[in-house]
Amino acid sequence: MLGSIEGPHDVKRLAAGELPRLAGEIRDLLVDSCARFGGHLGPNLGVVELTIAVHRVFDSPRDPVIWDTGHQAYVHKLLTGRAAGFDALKQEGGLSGYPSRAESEHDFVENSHASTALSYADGLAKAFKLRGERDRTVVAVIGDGALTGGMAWEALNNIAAVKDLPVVIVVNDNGRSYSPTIGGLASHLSSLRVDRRYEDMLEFVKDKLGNVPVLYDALHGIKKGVKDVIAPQAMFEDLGLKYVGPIDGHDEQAMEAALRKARGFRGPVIVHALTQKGRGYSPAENHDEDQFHSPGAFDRATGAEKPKGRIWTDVFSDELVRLGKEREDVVAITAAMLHPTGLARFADAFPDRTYDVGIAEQHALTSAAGLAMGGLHPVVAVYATFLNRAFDQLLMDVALHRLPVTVVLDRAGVTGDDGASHNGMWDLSLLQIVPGLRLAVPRDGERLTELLREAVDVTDGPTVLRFPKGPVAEAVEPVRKLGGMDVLHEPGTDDPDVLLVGVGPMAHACLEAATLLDAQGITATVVDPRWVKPLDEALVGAATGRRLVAVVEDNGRVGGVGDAVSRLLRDADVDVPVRTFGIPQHFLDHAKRAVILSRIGLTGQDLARQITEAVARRASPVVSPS
Ligand SMILES: Cc1ncc(C[n+]2csc(CCOP(=O)(O)OP(=O)(O)O)c2C)c(N)n1
Ligand SMILES: CC(=O)[C@@H](O)[C@H](O)COP(=O)(O)O
Ligand SMILES: [Mg+2]
Repeated sequence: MLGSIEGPHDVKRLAAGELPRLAGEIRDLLVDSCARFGGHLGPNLGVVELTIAVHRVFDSPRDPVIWDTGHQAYVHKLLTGRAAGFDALKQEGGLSGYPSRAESEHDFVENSHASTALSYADGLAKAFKLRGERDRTVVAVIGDGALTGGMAWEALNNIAAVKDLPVVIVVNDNGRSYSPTIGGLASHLSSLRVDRRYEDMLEFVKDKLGNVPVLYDALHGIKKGVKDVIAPQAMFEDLGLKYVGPIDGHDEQAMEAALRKARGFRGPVIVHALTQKGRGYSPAENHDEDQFHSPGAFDRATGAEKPKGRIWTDVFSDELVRLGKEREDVVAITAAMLHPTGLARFADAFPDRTYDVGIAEQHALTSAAGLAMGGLHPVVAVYATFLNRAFDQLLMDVALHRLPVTVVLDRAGVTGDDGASHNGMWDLSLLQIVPGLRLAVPRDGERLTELLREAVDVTDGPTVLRFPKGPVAEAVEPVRKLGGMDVLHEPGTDDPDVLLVGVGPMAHACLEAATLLDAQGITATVVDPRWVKPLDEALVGAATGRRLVAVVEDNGRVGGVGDAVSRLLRDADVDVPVRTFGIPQHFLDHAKRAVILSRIGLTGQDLARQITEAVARRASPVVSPS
């Protein structure tokens, strides 16, 4: 059945009785594909019936369907003719794990940063209204987690203000982000979920009085009044949004009925769907940490994931717990990612010193500023790319006040198969402009431990550490110190050709490159700055007299450490060419991290080749024809 679906029109043509089989086939394919490649199995198993209903009621793409965060759009892809692509899910050249405009006209939003869907919906609906396209409806599917993001409430405030704005907001409420969703909103949503008194009363009226019309009608009026009292969706209705629900999000026919009702309103309306993350695959349903939010490849029969080995996050997690025992002023903040950012063990040890603020990075940073003003040293752990959202808070709420806040950026640099908006390729550039901020990039677990301790000892301003996704790098001990920097390799000459500045984990590729260069008769010194902001003045002396300074960083090439080194040497009147090797300043297509690093020339071999060419050009500079 699934193989014959080329688009939503095929889904609409199915009889209601065929839909459970379709749902079963979808779940089988989701489990098979995610078992092979990894992926967002839990979120997608939770939206099978919801997505079928959306595509049977609305006319995508004329009615745009926007998926908040986009990690739960696999079913949408299956129902829009892309089942074959799941043989290469998230692989290079294969199906993206998120909506992709290049893949389909049914996909609109590629950004995987949460809490944006309602803003897109607001804009799209206003455009349709202004263009007189009154028959179009915008559907936005947003999770309970994404609803904890501030942008979502900014959008709701605007959407609710336009009574005839054709927006249907489907709240996919499974009670979880990775972990159980936190906060007042979550508890309000759960009150809508669990208050069975209203539903039970409904059942009673239907059962006992359904065949006594006059009584049934009288009670219908009472029922409406009761609903307003015990089914407190008043919050949404007070905002000016109609509310339909709560609906069993796994009852496809009930979802269809609710969506048809919502579409008929021709105005902003919330359909509150109750779903289960991981539905239909027991290892996911019973996975207590995150219900298989985004597992790596796993054994289909047992759900057992392939062991990851010790990752950078583990090193951070262990050291923070040790620090927490020594320093009672150290507190931790997560934005709905307690386990993925390694704070779970700290939370177990210090539950009163751990704060999960929901998907609210802006609030996280300014709350951290408050905690610091209150005499504590907050450690805020976020993925590097999500810090973008809280840049103003870091700049103006933390740095302006010179507050001792430490931000730990996980998944820094190329992350790869989570697509363009997940690569942590911005922070080494953005943070260069923050006055008084200190920025460190550890090359291995030992330096991560050292630098984290140095960071939390800083009392007169913010500190930031960043490290990549995946297995922690092997330890590389320095051959000597140079100021605050570590010298990792020195050729047997005191007048080397090249100074190789390896930023964090890129030091390993630099060491490989130095060996290859040596074989070409090009001598290179390799240094690891450890703190890349401010740069160590000793770098000036190390660079003086070289034929080339090569800076290698897992960050966009523009405005990062390479540019900072250039500026340092220029200000010191040291006339040595500086080449920055980094990520090209464009949005990268999805692929595994190693594949991308090779593609963009950040392997040891690629660096050696490029540096050889650069030195050769210096040796015989091309004289442009006069
Ligand atoms: C700004 C931002 N912060 C953090 C994340 C990481 N993240 C991806 S999905 C997710 C949980 C989303 O929960 P919910 O919206 O309830 O969707 P569900 O997975 O439950 O379907 C988080 C925190 C993100 N994508 N964007
Ligand atoms: C969608 C989202 O932002 C995350 O779930 C993302 O998939 C991060 O995955 P990892 O935690 O595996 O890096
Ligand atoms: Mg959720």
